[in-house]
Amino acid sequence: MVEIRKPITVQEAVSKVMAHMPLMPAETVSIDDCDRRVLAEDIYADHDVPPFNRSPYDGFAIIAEDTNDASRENPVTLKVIEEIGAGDVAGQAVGHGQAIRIMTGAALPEGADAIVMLEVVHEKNNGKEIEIKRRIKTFDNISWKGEDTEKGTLLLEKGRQVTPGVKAVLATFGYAKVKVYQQPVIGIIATGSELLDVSEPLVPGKIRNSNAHMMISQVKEAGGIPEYFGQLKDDFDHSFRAVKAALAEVDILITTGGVSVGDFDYLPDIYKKLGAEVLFNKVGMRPGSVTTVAYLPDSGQLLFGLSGNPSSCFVGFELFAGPLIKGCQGLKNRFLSLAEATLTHDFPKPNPFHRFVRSRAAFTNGQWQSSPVGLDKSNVVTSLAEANALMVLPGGTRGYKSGDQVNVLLLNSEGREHFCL
Ligand SMILES: Nc1nc2c(c(=O)[nH]1)N[C@H]1C(S)=C(S)[C@@H](COP(=O)(O)OP(=O)(O)OC[C@H]3O[C@@H](n4cnc5c(N)ncnc54)[C@H](O)[C@@H]3O)O[C@H]1N2
Ligand code: MOO
Ligand SMILES: [Mg+2]
Repeated sequence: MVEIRKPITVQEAVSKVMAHMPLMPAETVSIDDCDRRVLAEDIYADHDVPPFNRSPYDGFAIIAEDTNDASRENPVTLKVIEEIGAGDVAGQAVGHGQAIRIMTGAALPEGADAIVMLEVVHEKNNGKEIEIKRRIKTFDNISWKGEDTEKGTLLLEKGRQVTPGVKAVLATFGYAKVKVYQQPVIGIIATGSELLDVSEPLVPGKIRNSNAHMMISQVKEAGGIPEYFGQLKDDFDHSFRAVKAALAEVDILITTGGVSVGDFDYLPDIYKKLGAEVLFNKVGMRPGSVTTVAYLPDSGQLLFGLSGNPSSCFVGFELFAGPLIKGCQGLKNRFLSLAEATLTHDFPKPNPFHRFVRSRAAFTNGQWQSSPVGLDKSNVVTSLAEANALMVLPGGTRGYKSGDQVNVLLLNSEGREHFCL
């Protein structure tokens, strides 16, 4: 008799996986090598930005009061006593009747309390004097010390991913080296006697192994380091040895195929022989219902047994393995973001399981719209190239109609801290 598996909900399955999440240790890397890594330290401003009052324009630093009586008919003349560019500091203070020619980014000279732009003044006497024909207000055009951020401000919390903008902040505060979490090494094994290598020609009964390449990419997107151990024939002893050997070299192991109830689905027996605790082997979802996750108590390693069906494998990864890989690097926003969208197609047939329909979500006229892409079957591969979202159609007794409001999980989005559907 074949084993009848008891499904758990997606929410329960996510909780079980995350409850077994290891946290990678921190390491210090060069700022040049920290792209997309996760900060393992809070970043505070240890000085004001900008660190001094400065000019936001190319112009002249003056004392505003000197222009109190200036008008078109009665221009005020100031003597230019020095010129400074960005990086220079004036050698003298500005006094009444004087101006210092100053370029954008240069420190405001002592005595000056306003900047007039070059375009506003009339230069005369070979640039030794300037004429101003209007009143300039005190503090006009000054970029104040600390106006961007003040010393002591918490700028980036640990658990943030390094983006180009985050890098700008790190560089501003002198982080030539940055403390980030280590990236987990994720072993990948494809199983199936039907699998051909990507470079092999098709022969009867065989297909090319697409899942391994897809998962290597998914692991990279999630910030893990993929280590591919190749594709295995459906042979128990050979597969057991390969899984055991891979486990010795990785933090987490992901397999694809061989997790269902078929005669050559050996993963369940491999988990048994390894002494792994199976957290679940059936989830109330489509595709990916056979997704299995097991835990090795001695080493603390997780084994993800993803389905062989390409779309099931993809969805199983995105819902369970992806967040785990992100989470163990300390990433706070480890789960896919959720948006509410208007469904553009009918799904009349009810399904007892939650469906995760590969979809294209687009934000148009202030609203998300979600359209399914390709055939909604778990063995389909081509729709994966078009999908930028997984539309969530909760299981139940009714179908869905075009115009219904549904939730969509956005692939490759910034992510969020908590999982809910
Ligand atoms: N009697 C039952 N049969 C099946 C059940 C069930 O509950 N009872 N579940 C079905 C569901 S749902 C799924 S999903 C699949 C899961 O199968 P496995 O995870 O055991 O995967 P395989 O049997 O090895 O392969 C399934 C399918 O995927 C193709 N495949 C496998 N690996 C790859 C790869 N690397 N790249 C591309 N395609 C791959 C394989 O050729 C098969 O067509 O089980 C159902 N059966
Ligand atoms: O696990 Mo299967 O993907 O539900 O089709
Ligand atoms: Mg199978």
